[in-house]
Amino acid sequence: MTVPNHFELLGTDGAARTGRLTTPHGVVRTPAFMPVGTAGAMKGLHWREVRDAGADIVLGNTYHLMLRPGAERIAALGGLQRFTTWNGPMLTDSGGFQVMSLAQLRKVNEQAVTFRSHIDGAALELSPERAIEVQRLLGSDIAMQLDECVRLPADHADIERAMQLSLRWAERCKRAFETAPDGYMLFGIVQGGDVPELRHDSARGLIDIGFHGYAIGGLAVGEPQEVMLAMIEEAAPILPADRPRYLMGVGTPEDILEAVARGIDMFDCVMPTRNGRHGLAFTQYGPINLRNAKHADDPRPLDEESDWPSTRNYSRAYLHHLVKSSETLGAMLLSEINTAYYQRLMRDIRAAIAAGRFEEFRLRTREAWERGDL
Ligand SMILES: CNc1nc2c(CC[C@H]3O[C@@H](OC)[C@H](OC)[C@@H]3O)c3nc(N)[nH]c(=O)c3cc2[nH]1
Repeated sequence: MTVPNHFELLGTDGAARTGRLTTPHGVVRTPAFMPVGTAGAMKGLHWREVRDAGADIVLGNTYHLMLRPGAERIAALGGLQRFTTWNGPMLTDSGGFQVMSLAQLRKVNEQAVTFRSHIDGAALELSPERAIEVQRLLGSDIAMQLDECVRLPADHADIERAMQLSLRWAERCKRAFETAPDGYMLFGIVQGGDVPELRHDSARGLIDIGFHGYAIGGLAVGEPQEVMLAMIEEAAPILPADRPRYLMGVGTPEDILEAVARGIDMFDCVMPTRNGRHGLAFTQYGPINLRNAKHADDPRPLDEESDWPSTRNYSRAYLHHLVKSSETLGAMLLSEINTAYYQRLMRDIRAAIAAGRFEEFRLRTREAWERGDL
């Protein structure tokens, strides 16, 4: 039985693609950047600002939400959309990554990951079946398989072991997902570290199992950008051209441009909000660090050509003052400004691909960053 396909390719320009992914809570325009709301909130932003910035879909995370407030509680309160009031599409990560990075005393075996909560030390088990059950309770439109992501550099044997385990877990997740209502999706996650043959084996193994879409995981975990791009080039061409490809945890605006050029459709990263809270603004001139004293007397806005009001209406001097004074408004404004920058970048990428001028757009954008802030 072939897996239903909710992705529609609208145009291609080289390996770059633009399309639409239809979910039970709405349509996602691709290439898409998914703001990360790990524990059910976008840090420092109202949902209306996320929507106004142009985001179609946001991310939640099984690990955080199953620990607090609990998946059964969210289900009893009507699911993640009703609980948070974000009424659009949501993708939830399976929690595998967080268990490895956040949990204390964790152990991976064939059956599951067992760990102690970083919140209250409770002993918990996250199996492929429980990861799917939690995401179904949350009501997410796109669920991710449970996988084991290996940080790089790692030895070949460990990368192969984790990739094979992730494939067996992919099979179990697919079976556990069988009863999901129509329209809800499950993505497999390609692992294989920085080893091309393991990337091929993982991609082919997932395709044999069959998913609504395919993520490329195990990257943006400490490897150089050229290794990340090389692994995308190994995996993306094997993945079905008519289904969405999601590069997990990526990335800077430059990473996104390079990955779109290699056939990636979906991205998520904490960078816009996390860096915003630390005083970094993303602009068409590249990143601007507002902690820098050189901004103290600068009356200019971040970018007077921007169509986003906050990027036009606040002086660099004021933003510098807010950041230096640790005023909450500073973190809020920069999180909002950066979220809007990323969404406008995706909007411009989609338009450039549709017009067949993505390569020119990519080069012109990079030149503007290299020229830097005038
Ligand atoms: C940053 N680099 C990176 N992130 C990654 C994430 C999401 C982290 C998850 O953590 C939260 O952000 C901190 C988000 O959760 C809402 C995100 O989905 C990954 N998730 C899975 N399941 N498998 C991977 O191979 C993987 C690799 C990553 N590389």
